[in-house]
Amino acid sequence: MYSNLEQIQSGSFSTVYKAWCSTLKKYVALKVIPKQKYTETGIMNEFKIMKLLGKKHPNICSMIDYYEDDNNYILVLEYCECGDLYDFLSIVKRQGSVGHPALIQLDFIKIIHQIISALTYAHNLGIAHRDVKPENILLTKEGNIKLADWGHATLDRVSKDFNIGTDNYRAPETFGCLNGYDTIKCDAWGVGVTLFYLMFGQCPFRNAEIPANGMDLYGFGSSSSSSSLSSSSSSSSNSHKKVAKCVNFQQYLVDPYGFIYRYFLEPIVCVHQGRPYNSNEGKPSFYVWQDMVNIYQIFYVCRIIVDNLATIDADDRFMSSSLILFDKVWNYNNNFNQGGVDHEMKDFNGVTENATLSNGKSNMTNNNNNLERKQIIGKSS
Ligand SMILES: Nc1ncnc2c1ncn2[C@@H]1O[C@H](COP(=O)(O)OP(=O)(O)OP(=O)(O)O)[C@@H](O)[C@H]1O
Repeated sequence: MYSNLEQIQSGSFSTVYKAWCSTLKKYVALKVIPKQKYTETGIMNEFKIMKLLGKKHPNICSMIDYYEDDNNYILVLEYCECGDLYDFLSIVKRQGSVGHPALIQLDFIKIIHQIISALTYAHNLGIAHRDVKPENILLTKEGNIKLADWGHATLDRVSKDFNIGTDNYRAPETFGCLNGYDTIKCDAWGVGVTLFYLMFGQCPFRNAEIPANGMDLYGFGSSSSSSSLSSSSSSSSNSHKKVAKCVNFQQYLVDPYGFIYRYFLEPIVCVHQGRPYNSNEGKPSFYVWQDMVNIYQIFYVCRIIVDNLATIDADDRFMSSSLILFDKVWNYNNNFNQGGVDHEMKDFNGVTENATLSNGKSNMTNNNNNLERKQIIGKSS
């Protein structure tokens, strides 16, 4: 029934193959999970969630079939020809340089809509994904996305599972809190960090090697005993080092706007002004999305993420209102490029003028609104 198997990826729990399905007469993806790597409860959870999600939503990678043999569980999934967004961006990154970034021929705003639409659909069914990240967002050849890997998903609205998801994309409360965390609000955080990745080509939170007896001064590692964010022994051969996760997380928690400015926005400004940027922190991205060429957009999008998605207080995270604001930015940008400015956006603009994405360097607001990003990062059109 399945032939021409070709390995796509080998993840921590599974190996994924592309295969020809003779009955459906199309390619499918086979996610093969060795029984020794996954508990029956785990696979049954993923299976149950995928069944509940069904095949209706165009931006959810649906399950076509499921079976098992003596050694493996096998999920038969819709096949997404262009792989995941993480790999896609790695390829694009290699094609660009600081002076000449590659152009991504996909609409950023469409991708935002599709991610939020898929999650909203799941949330309405009571399902939280809990592992939103670029690796789990698949791309079709038509340039649409499908949210995949529902292995960490849950139907519980409140969870005390502090060992789930991918550290750099996890909301602060998932590392440990008294009454458990709201799983749906966690997804909003994951979307926020993912959007930073999609815009700038790197996750804002990073791991670092520190001496085995060293204190992790910045992250949660040294202070939290129960969470998986705690510094863990590195698997590297160097036994005198350990990996501290999210070492710069604390800096974000203290001052999110300043952090994002320093990490992502300042490098873009530096390149524009011909100044060196601190290469230990963020770097300018080596690509631009085709519908995202204005520095004004970049600043607003960062602000919307910080205020509505990657917001420290989980109660303040709202995917739907972030979407309204994202749309306003894109509408404003279109009007702006056509020489018009709509009134509502003037107010919105006023909010940003007084706001502090810039860590005291607020000359990056209105005066530069009309600078095209390709100008800023020196792209010759
Ligand atoms: N339906 C699909 N079509 C195309 N590629 C896919 C598909 N499903 C998964 N992949 C590829 O395989 C990778 C691993 O898949 P998935 O995340 O589901 O497995 P996993 O074992 O849970 O991985 P990990 O534990 O490392 O997150 C994805 O990042 C993607 O590149």
